[in-house]
Amino acid sequence: MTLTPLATARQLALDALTPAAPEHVPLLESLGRFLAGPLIASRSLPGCPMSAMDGYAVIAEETVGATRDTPVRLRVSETIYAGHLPLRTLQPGQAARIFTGAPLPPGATAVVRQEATRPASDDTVDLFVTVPPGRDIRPEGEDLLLGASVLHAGQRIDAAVLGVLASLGDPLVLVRPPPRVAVLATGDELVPPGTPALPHQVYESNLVLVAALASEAGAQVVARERARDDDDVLRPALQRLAKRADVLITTGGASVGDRDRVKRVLSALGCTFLVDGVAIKPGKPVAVGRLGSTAVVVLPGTPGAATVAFDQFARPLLLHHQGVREQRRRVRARLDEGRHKQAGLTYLVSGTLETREDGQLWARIRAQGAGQLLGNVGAEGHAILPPGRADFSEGDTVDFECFDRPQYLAAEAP
Ligand SMILES: Nc1nc2c(c(=O)[nH]1)N[C@H]1C(S)=C(S)[C@@H](COP(=O)(O)OP(=O)(O)OC[C@H]3O[C@@H](n4cnc5c(N)ncnc54)[C@H](O)[C@@H]3O)O[C@H]1N2
Ligand code: MOO
Repeated sequence: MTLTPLATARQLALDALTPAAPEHVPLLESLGRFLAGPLIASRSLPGCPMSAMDGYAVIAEETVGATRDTPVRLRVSETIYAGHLPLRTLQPGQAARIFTGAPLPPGATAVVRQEATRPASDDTVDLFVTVPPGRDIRPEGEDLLLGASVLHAGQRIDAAVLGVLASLGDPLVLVRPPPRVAVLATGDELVPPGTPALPHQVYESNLVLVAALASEAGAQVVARERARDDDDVLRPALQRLAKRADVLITTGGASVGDRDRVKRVLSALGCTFLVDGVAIKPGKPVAVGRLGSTAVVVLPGTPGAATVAFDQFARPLLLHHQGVREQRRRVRARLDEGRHKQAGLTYLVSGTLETREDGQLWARIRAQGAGQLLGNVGAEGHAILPPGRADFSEGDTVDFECFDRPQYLAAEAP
């Protein structure tokens, strides 16, 4: 197996699928998906000048000199509520009773908050403050101007984005559909959770792990199956699952052992591999190919290796299907311990970051083994130990690629 360098392999693998065609979906269904085109404001927000406070719309100049002791008295022309149109133009000597969110009457140039006023009679009001033009008015287009480019294609749709979309009044949004993912875990040693397992047997855990990783990447998991290391079992399972999915992900049987059959069976079915074996650790045996119109990702069985290989190859493909690529933040950090590695490989070592008293950023790297699962829990990213070097010492500075996932702490019991 000739190993492809990581960056090259990641680029080649993207050709395994083309982004899905965009579709219009109801706003709430788009949560967590990505805008398929830029968002142009279809109206201004607010759509006309509006009052920002409950009070009186006035002609600003007429309030000059108003104080508690020397109030300015104006005649109340009308009352304007939010959602209602003003009936008349404000004339000199007049104020319009107005409420927050109500459109300003023509002629008004400021709003006086009601706390700075007192009704003097049924149809007059005393003002106690001088206000400049524009005070407590939300001008047309203050938030958004009609025709403005508001959001870019690829923007992830979260609650804040949905708020913007909803405020523009369109019930639908253009997004690419989630990729349908089928997962096949292979291995004679695997036993389903919930059944007794002998010491030489292994609880099947990749189906849940990979399905969860796929869901985190926006996919819809349509099938999760187990198969023995037997060509006659693998062949129909792979064929059947490939038909149901945009992306078929297998785990196990990816290496060079006698029973590592997955790649051979896939090739015999007509799968063409764009990548087969990458110069990384963990995750070296990963392969990416195309079987008909289905992208196929072959992950190593070892759960820790499967996690890293998924992160580097399956996740970008699932995002590519949705029309986006992920841009992860990279920082420089010092290793909190030394590592020996195979010089030809890129090592991706999970860890956390801390700023020490010396003011420097340090990466606390975790034990590395292909089987490591716990090492991924709460990891803040990967320290990247690049190829071309075998030994790294404590204090050496390397790139650290951040996941930027939120962290949570248990709320304290009352
Ligand atoms: N002679 C060589 N041997 C190996 C090489 C090599 O280059 N030469 N590569 C090693 C590397 S790197 C990896 S990673 C592993 C992965 O190989 P496979 O993809 O063939 O994985 P399996 O052999 O099927 O399983 C490995 C390990 O993981 C456990 N496993 C598998 N599937 C699951 C599952 N669904 N749930 C939980 N655990 C699972 C399995 O029981 C094994 O312990 O190969 C090295 N070998
Ligand atoms: O992928 Mo293997 O996990 O490189 O050790």
